[in-house]
Amino acid sequence: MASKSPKDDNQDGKQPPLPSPLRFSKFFQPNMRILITGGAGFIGSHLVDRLMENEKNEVIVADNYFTGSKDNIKHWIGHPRFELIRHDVTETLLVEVDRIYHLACPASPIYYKYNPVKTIKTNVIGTLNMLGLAKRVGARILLTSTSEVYGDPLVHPQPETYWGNVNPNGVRSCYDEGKRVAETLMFDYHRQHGIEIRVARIFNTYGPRMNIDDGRVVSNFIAQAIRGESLTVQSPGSQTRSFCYVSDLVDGLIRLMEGSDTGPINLGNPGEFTVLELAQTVKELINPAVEIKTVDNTPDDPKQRKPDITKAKEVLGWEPKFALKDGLPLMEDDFRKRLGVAKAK
Ligand SMILES: O=c1ccn([C@@H]2O[C@H](COP(=O)(O)OP(=O)(O)O[C@H]3OC[C@@H](O)[C@H](O)[C@H]3O)[C@@H](O)[C@H]2O)c(=O)[nH]1
Repeated sequence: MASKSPKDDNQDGKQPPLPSPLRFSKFFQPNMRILITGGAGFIGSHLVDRLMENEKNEVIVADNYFTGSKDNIKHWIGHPRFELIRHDVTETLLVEVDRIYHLACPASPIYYKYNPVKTIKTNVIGTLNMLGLAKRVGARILLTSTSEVYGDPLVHPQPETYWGNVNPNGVRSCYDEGKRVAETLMFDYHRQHGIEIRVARIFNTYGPRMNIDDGRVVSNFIAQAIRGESLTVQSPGSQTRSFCYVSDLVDGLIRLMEGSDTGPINLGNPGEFTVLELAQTVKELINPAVEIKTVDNTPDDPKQRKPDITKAKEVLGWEPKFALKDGLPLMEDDFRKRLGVAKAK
C-alpha cells in the first residue's frame, strides 16, 4: 500500500488534520508558534505578555485596532519572537501556526452595537476564517465566547449546560447570537473535520489596559471617580455581574488551551455584586466625594449573571485568585497613570 503523506490526510477533509509538515523537518525547532487575533486588545495584550514569558513561544498578533491599540503591546514590537499584523479577521489570513487564540471582536456593548453588521460578520466570518486556517495548518484553536450566550438567564448561577435565554433580533443579538453561531461553527468543524477546538465562555473581566472610555461598567466607574464625575448607575442598579481580574482570566485561557477538554468552559469570578454595590465600592475606594446617579438602561440588559465554575475547577484546576477589592486598586493605578491624575495624599 502506498504510504500516505500528511498532505493527503489533510486534503480529504475527513481525517483529523496533521501538524504542519514543518514538524517533520530535521531542522525543526520545538517552538510553539501562536496566533492571537485581537491580541492588541485588553485581554489579548495580557495574554501576549503571559505567552511571551515562555522562551519557546513565538507570538503573532493580528488586530484591526478597532478597539485594540498598539500601545498595549508596544513593549514587544521589535522582539525577535514577536510579530504584529494589521489584519481584520473578516478577511482570510494564512500563517503557519500551532495554536490560534481567537479573541478578535469588540466586547463592550457600546462598541459592538456601534456597527452591528460588522460585529456579526466578525463573529461568523471571522471565526470561519480562523477555523479554515486551523484546518489548513493543523492548529489547535480556542474561541473566546462569552457569558452573553446565556442572554438574560433564567437559571442562576449559569452552568455550561444551560442553553440560555437570548433575544434573536435585539440590539445585543449581533454579539450574543454572533458568539452562539461562532460556538456552533467551532463544534461543527470539530465533529466534521476533527479540528482540535477549545471554547471559553468569558464573564465580565476588568483590569489595567481597558479603554478608558470603553463604556463597560468597571472602567466607566473608575474613570468617573478619578475625574470627579458622578458614577452612572444604569437603572435599576439591582442587576448583578461577577467581575474577574484579567490575570486570572488569562491563566484560565492558557490552561484550557493546553488541557484536553474542548469546553465550553465558564471562566469568571463567582463573586456576585449588584451594579449599585460596585458603584459604592468604587466610590469608597477612589473618591468618597463623588455622587452616584441613576441613568436610563439599554434594552435587553441581563438582570443577573454569575458563573458556575464547577467545571473549570474540575477540568482545569482553575479558580480566580483576585477578589474585586484586590483587583480594583490595580486598575485604579493604571487609570491614574493614563489620565495623569495622581492620588491625593
Ligand atoms: O456606566 C455604566 C455602564 C454599565 N452599567 C451596567 O453595568 C452592567 C454591566 O455592563 P457592561 O457594559 O460592563 O457589560 P455587560 O455585562 O452588559 O456585557 C459584557 O458581558 C460580558 C462580556 O462578554 C462583554 O464584555 C460584555 O458584553 C449592566 O447592567 C449595565 O447596565 C452601568 O450601570 N453604568
